[in-house]
Amino acid sequence: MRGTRKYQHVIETPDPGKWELAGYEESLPISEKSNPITRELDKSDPSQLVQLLRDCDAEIFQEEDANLIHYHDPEGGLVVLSGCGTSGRLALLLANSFNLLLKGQHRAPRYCYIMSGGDRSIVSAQESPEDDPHVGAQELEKVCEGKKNVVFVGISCGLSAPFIAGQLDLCMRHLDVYLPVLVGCNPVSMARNDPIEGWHSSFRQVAERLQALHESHKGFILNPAVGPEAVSGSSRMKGGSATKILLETLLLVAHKADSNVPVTEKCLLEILRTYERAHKVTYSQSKKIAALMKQTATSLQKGHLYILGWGTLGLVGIMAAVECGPTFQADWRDVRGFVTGGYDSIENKEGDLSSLGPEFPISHEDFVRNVLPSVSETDAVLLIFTLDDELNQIEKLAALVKEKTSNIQCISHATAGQYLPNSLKKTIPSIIGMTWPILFLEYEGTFIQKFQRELSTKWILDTVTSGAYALRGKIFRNFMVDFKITNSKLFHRAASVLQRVTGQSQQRCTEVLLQSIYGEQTLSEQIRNRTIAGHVGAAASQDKVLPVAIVSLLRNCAVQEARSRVDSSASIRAAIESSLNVPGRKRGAEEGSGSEGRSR
Ligand SMILES: C[C@](O)(c1cnc(-c2ccc(S(=O)(=O)c3ccc(N)nc3)s2)c(Cl)c1)C(F)(F)F
Ligand SMILES: O=P(O)(O)OC[C@@H](O)[C@@H](O)[C@H](O)[C@@H](O)CO
Repeated sequence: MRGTRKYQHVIETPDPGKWELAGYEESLPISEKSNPITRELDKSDPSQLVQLLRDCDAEIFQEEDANLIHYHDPEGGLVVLSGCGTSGRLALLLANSFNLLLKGQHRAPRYCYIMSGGDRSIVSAQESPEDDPHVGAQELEKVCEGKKNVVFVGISCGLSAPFIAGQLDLCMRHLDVYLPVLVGCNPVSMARNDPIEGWHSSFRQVAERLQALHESHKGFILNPAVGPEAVSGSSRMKGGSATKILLETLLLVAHKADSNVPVTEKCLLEILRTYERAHKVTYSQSKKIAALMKQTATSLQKGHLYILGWGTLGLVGIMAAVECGPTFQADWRDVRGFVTGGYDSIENKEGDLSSLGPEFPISHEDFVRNVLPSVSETDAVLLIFTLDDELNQIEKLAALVKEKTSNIQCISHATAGQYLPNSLKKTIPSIIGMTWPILFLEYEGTFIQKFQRELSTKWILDTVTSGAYALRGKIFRNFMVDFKITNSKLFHRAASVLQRVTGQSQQRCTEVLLQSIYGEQTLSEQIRNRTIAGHVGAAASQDKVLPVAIVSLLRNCAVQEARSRVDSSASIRAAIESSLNVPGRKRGAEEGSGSEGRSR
């Protein structure tokens, strides 16, 4: 198709049944691959879903030669953590954690964060700013004005965000000021290589320049291989967890080195082992996690899930809630997070954002005033706290919630020897209670406790939200099939999912994807020659673009007919399933008989 040069980086569809042989899977970026463990995620029941997600999370700890580096924080220097989407929210969480650690050592804060789309991305997903390398560089210059030595940590799990590429490029043009570090979960050879529109390099070219600096210790790439995501491409899950584990371990050790405690491989491994133990402690609650997932799926049919967290567990809850939008096309009202103290407690640089819109108030008071009056039995409320938090405050809030809905659950974190008061157990019937061993790692020990509880909570929430939406038919096999195409990565993902599900050629898939975006069967020359950014702009105002394209391809029907079929189906997955067995259709790749399993 004319203009296909734009898509030269997309891999051609192998012949039916030849996907493995054609080396298609091997050539895919790990962060975008389909994980064989979850090939039938969409046919699993809640407890099977928890096991599958647990096994995928366990792959993070598989033996790999993690090339951790040892560097000392420059005295008085600045450490900038930057990312898009989930990676940006983690940058905020990490910067706050280590500024708190410095405060405890009576030292000035030295960490700051950058997130694409600005602080509003904390509460409202902004997926398109990740495509702009110029803004990335400008934001970094703004934060580093007048600074002489900066450690820059760019986080992009897929090694793909142009926003981060722009920042790394700026660092490498001023190595006298910056020490650039790239964190991600793909080998450099699988870094994204399609051209960044309006810019001079691809992400991979930037990553290769950085790789060349590794020998001279002028730049570093930390890219542990953690295996494919349980939901293909959903780097908020294992990618986010691996990023948190890696950077917390590295920065904790850097601070030890700062206080001239010798850094040993043993000490690094000891900290990594505590995270592995956190995986075991967390998933020892699998039965209750499955019950929470089931309840969440039921509530999301007609109601909402409200996550009320204490301390940084509240920020972890907000992050999980926000990510349901770009991942499962959830409405911002469907899953919402709230944190004690609101914006004061998350210490974001732009301060209180409550006035930006109805989704922006995030304090418990906001929940009680704006949301609780309309809570009903169709809604579920999840409280997340530790036994060091104000238990009587928690009990009071739980009692208020109970007046409105009996669907109240909680995740509680205790240290060995702490027990939930009976009054609280009576108020909240179902409790996912984690008990953590006491750690004798002196000052850092309290931080490792905090990090473990945050990660444990993230695992549970990622599992519960992903599983709940899978149960609601938003996932086909292990692919997200209903996301809004709001940036270039999601455009390529939509095209790739089309190829995988229909087995049709890259050209045909791209053609129908554009028909679905523009709602027209015949594409004008002007449309064909638009940039991918142009297509993303047109797609951002459309919903169900990918499901409509899938049905149109499977049934070989016009997008108008496909759209009416999708709109009248019980779920997205049902619309796809019923289109797979259309008589006389060219068999797609690696398709089972398609009729087995549950109908969702
Ligand atoms: C797994 C799967 O084949 C698939 C999904 N997404 C993709 C992609 C999603 C996004 C891209 S991309 O933006 O071009 C990209 C993103 C990251 C990276 N390192 N390289 C390329 S490819 C691919 Cl290549 C395959 C399936 F089945 F989902 F389609
Ligand atoms: O960290 P990456 O690979 O650059 O991805 C950055 C963002 O696209 C990503 O975090 C996205 O918001 C999430 O919905 C992924 O599950």
